[in-house]
Amino acid sequence: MFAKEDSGVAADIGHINTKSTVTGYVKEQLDEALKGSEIVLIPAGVPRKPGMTRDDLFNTNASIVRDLAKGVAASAPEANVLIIANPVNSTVPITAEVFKAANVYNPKRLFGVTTLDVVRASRFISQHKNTDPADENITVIGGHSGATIVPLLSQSGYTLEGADLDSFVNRVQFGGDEVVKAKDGTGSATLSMAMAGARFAESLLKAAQGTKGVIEPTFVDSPLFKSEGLDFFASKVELGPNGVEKILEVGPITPKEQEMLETCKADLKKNIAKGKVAP
Ligand SMILES: NC(=O)C1=CN([C@@H]2O[C@H](COP(=O)(O)OP(=O)(O)OC[C@H]3O[C@@H](n4cnc5c(N)ncnc54)[C@H](O)[C@@H]3O)[C@@H](O)[C@H]2O)C=CC1
Ligand SMILES: O=C([O-])CC(=O)C(=O)O
Repeated sequence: MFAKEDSGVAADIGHINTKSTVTGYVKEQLDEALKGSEIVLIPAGVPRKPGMTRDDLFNTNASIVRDLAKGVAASAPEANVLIIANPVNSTVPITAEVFKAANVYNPKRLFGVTTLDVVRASRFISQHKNTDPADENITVIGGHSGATIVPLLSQSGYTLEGADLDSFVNRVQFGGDEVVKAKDGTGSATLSMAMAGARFAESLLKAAQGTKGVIEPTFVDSPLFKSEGLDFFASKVELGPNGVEKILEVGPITPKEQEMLETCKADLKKNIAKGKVAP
């Protein structure tokens, strides 16, 4: 569904709809590509190599995302902006800072795409339970990196115990690392990310066109843990014509999930602070 090219406008989306655009890296063409866009995805940046964390990409990708965000702020300030480039936990705050500096920040229209974590969690539980992954929809909260990825199996009525639970959680948290290792230096998850990005963008479009009750977990400017210093958090979000319609509470979770949430918050706080740099 998505086509990325390294010529012309770097990444044109293959038309999710006529007004959707993926940003490109050819600056002169960026403005033209962005004008009138309702949805802008930012997957531009360097993927990691085996042994690297997503945070290790900060040095290269922070400035790439910052510069593209400046282009979006200038040319498509009202678009829904979907950040895919890693480290998402920091690139979303970076984009927010750029938009604030340009006086066009609308927290309802900035999203860190964490859908791939949901896709993975749904796939991995289907392997345990012998179900169709298409029928699964596991909520994943927190952020998009290692221990900040917190799958909430209990909310789907599932119980895994002991080693089964640990290996499930580990696979969801480090599924990206598995792919990076398998690709052995040639990139990260591309096709599954295309699928996840398409799913999120389609949900947004459906909600924009008036469908009610469209809910996807996503990393947004969130009130949930602001009092603890976390300005952004991924949780279930109801989407609507204005972007974020409603941020849902975390809801009931098990003591083990609460423990994971606490670990997540400590890491996430540092990732967010790192992204809150002056543009
Ligand atoms: N949020 C998520 O779940 C996922 C995030 N990612 C992240 O997405 C990013 C891209 O990963 P891939 O698509 O696998 O890499 P890729 O190397 O296949 O694509 C990167 C694209 O960014 C463009 N690019 C590179 N430098 C640029 C610059 N200075 N300005 C504008 N564009 C530039 C390249 O031309 C290329 O089209 C990485 O940061 C990766 O970690 C990847 C998969 C999942
Ligand atoms: O792991 C990576 O570097 C890419 C990514 O975010 C993922 O696959 O979840």
